[in-house]
Order: sequence, then structure tokens, then C-alpha cells
Amino acid sequence: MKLIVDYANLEKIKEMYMYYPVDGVTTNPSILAKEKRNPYEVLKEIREFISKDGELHVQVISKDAENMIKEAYKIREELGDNTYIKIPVTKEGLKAIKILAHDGVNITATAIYTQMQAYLAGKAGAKYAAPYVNRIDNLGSNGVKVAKDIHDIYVKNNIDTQVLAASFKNSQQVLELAKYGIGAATVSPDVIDGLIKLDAVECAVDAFIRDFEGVCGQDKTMINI
Ligand SMILES: O=C[C@H](O)COP(=O)(O)O
Repeated sequence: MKLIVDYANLEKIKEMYMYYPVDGVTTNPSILAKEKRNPYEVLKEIREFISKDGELHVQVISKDAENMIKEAYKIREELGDNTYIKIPVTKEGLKAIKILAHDGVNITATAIYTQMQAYLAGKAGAKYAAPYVNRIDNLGSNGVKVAKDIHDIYVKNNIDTQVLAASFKNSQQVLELAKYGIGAATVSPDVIDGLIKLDAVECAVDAFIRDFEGVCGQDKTMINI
């Protein structure tokens, strides 16, 4: 399972890349709005940092297929042809996905709440489909199960689309989908930090250091004993 950073703040993205084995960056209009400046400025800085081959996902704003397609080409012109264009899976979105995928544009089908949205997006040629795990949970359904079902539907129907699960609020949701082997999860920095934050680990490391210092003295390491 790829691990992608769902964020647009460059400093935070740099920190995530420094500490964690992450595979790319996803954004959406709300995430970009938090930066409070021209979204293309923000996205170009991210693109420069992750390099031209890094995986970057950027969402269109329009609601009709014709303008979604125009936006897709503008985004590619600004950020490179390998940029994944996020298109919400509405009826108009499906029309745009079909046309763009046919033209070789990388599509991430987004705003997915149901298995059937994902099935149709996959058949239309999307490279990724992004079910919103936590938002589905908040509707009283089961986001992890929806994401697993979508993975199974693709495998059983020979649809060459990967699940890129999104909208995570806790480690358990990420763990369940990693165990299932879905294609990718896009996760906010605070939830990524939570994947490894465990007091027991800190306590174990501190105990090792105390034992070592008991024999070798304080501030000693394997370099200066
Ligand atoms: O682009 C979609 C987001 O990953 C949704 O995440 P959120 O539910 O935390 O806003």
C-alpha cells in the first residue's frame, strides 16, 4: 500500500518526507484554501519539492464535464503531464473521466461514498478511486468495508484501477486497509504521526538508555564510550 500525504503546506510536507517513507501528495480545494494564497503557487512549490516524477493529485472545481476537462489540461500545463487529476464521481464527472482517460490523462476519481461510484469510475478508466473512509463512517456506514469492497470489485472484474483510500481519522482505519493490501492510502500528517506515536515505545527506548548510562556514564553513546 502506498502512503500518500494529504496536505498542502510545504513545510509540513517536507517534514513528512524527511521522517516517513511517503510516496506522494494529494490535495483538494479545501486543503489548498488553508494556505490562503494562489493555489498554483502552492502546487508549483510542492511539485518542485517532490520532483517532476513525484505523485501529485490535484482536484478540479467545475461541475460540468466540459469545464472539468479544460481544468484538467490547465492543471497538467502548470504542473506536468504526470499530475493526477482528481475528478468527483458525479454523472458529469464520469463523462469527463471517460474522455480524459481515453486521452491518456491520469485520473483519480474522488468523492466516492459508494461501491458503485467506484465501479463506474474504474470502468471509465480512472487510475485511482478514492473512497472517503471516515466521512462514510460518519454517515453510519462502514468506510473500511466500502474501500475493501471496491478493491475486491476491481480484482474480480479485472479492472485495472487502484483504491486510493482517503479521509482517515485514526490508525485503525489505515491498519485495516494496509492488511487488506489496497493500492494506496492518503493520510493527513497528524494521522501519519499517530501511526507511530506510542508511549510504550518511548518508555522502552528510555529504559535502554538508562541501563547503558548506568554502566558507561551520562551522555555516552556507542560513539564516545
Ligand atoms: O480529498 C479528500 C480528503 O482526503 C477528505 O478528507 P477529510 O474527510 O479529512 O476532509
